[in-house]
Amino acid sequence: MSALLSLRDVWVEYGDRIILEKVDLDVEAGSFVSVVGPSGAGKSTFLRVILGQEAPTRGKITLDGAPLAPECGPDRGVVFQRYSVFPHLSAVQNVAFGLECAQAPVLARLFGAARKQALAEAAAMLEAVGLGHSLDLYPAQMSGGMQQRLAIAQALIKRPRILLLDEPFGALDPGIRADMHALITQLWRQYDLTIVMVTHDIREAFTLGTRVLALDKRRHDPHAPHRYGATAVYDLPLVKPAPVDEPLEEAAA
Ligand SMILES: Nc1ncnc2c1ncn2[C@@H]1O[C@H](COP(=O)(O)OP(=O)(O)OP(=O)(O)O)[C@@H](O)[C@H]1O
Repeated sequence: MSALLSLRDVWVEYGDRIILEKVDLDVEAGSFVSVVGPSGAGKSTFLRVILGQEAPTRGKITLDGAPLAPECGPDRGVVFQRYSVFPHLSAVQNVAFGLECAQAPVLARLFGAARKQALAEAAAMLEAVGLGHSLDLYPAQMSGGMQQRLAIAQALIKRPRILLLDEPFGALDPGIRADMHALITQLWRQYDLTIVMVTHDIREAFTLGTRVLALDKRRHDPHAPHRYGATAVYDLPLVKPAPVDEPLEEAAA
């Protein structure tokens, strides 16, 4: 099977500081890759280059065999730990906005039947993430868990080829985290997603991932720590049990 996402000899340098060095990676469609590593190793940098927010200093990245477009398009969705959603838009407007941007790139606004259709699609996606009863709430009226559900709906509405998650559950309480783990696992299966998730939580990495990738430096120069960057030091495939279909619960306020 050919890879959906490929990185070949990817380096990221800031001035004379090497952050990532010689990253070679193939991500198969449908996989769930958890990325772990010490603080400052370059995990978020790694996500930013896949997202296209930043170009690698050297190396090649392809998505579906084609060079990665320099800016983030609808083929890549992203959810950050916080502040992924627009505070001045309601839940349904937040999610519909993604469709409006894609379909009306100049005005970022649809009208008439097209807008009605976008709002209906957004409402269905909010239903899928357990926010079917919260369409008109604003982010400030939602709990942290609900806001992350909203951010996931916003990322998924454009049907991305790959979903990038940067510590998406890091700010949530343990109980809510468990609910979010169930949700993301269900969405991953339901929408045949390919996911790359950065996490500090090693248990989360193993619970959710089909593969755990550890980014760290292979070499250290104590006199010049900036001389070497991080690369994939471990790459562990995991065997997952067969899915059990469970009904999704509505998010608690
Ligand atoms: N735009 C930039 N210019 C210069 N240095 C940067 C830039 N962005 C990141 N860095 C540096 O690159 C290194 C890696 O940062 P990054 O945020 O990718 O690490 P991380 O593994 O995600 O860290 P954490 O786990 O603490 O979130 C850090 O030392 C950071 O200071």
